[in-house]
Amino acid sequence: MHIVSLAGGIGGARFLRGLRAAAPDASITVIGNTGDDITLYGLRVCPDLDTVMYTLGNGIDEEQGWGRAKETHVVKEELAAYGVEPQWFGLGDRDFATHIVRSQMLEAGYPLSQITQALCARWQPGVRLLPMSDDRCETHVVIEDERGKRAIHFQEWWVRLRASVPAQSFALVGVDTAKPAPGVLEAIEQADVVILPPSNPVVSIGTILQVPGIRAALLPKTVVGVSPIIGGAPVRGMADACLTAIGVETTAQAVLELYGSELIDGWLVAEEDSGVALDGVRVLARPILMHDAEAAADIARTALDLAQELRK
Ligand SMILES: C[C@H](OP(=O)(O)O)C(=O)O
Repeated sequence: MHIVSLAGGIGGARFLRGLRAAAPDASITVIGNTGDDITLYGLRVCPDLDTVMYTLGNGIDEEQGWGRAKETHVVKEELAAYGVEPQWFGLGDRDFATHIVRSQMLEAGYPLSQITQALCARWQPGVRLLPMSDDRCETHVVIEDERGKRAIHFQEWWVRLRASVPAQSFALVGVDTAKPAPGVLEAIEQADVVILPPSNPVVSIGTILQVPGIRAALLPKTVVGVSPIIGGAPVRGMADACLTAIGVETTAQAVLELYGSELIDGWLVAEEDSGVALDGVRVLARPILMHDAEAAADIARTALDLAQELRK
């Protein structure tokens, strides 16, 4: 069986670990969000791709959910001693090596998809990890503060401001001319089923769906999604701040409607959201809180079973 999954960072990666355990014989292609990518200190940082790679490769800081286990921060301290900005983004020493390798390869002319493959040769994530696009497209956030109305990089809003200043809108800069990375459309075409993890529906999954061609390629496929919202609150992260910015309620119902019944065939919600309904979508209410790896595997198994049942 060939499974395609779209994934953001922490939530996506934890779900994918469950998916891999639930379908050990399947080939899994993960299309990763690169809208969060940022250039820092001259290095290209791909937070979501790395979170997936480290989590599935057993190198993640489990507690934090991002960055490397057993991390140290000497380089960050040294940069701060020089007064180098930004100081709000916490890159660890081990993590720096990944960004140095990536940046060196970019400089040498390799596309991000090939670089990701090279990095994964070390981490052996057990899935094929593809960036959504080799073309640079970055999420920017329009805010208004004491300095007036302006657009800032998504990471500045998310990490430095902790989404405390309301987002007025998001702009995926560069998406108009972006193409899906090599292998993305082929993987979707060959997929038996597509599973959407409980990743952020706006700035993770929503971003991937904006890359020209990806959403259209998914429409004829059997797609089952896991709601990122339980009982009116995000499972984790700050999806509520993102949904509010685009005028969508923080409910499992509203996220399903945002994705739409043309895209979604099956929707897994928590038991307290059992009233969710949309024409053309099979809604299943089950425990969907990923409190540990086993729970993630159970949820993935339920999503896969539903997808098999609904398979077009
Ligand atoms: C919900 C979100 O998941 P992601 O979009 O990072 O997969 C998060 O973990 O903050």
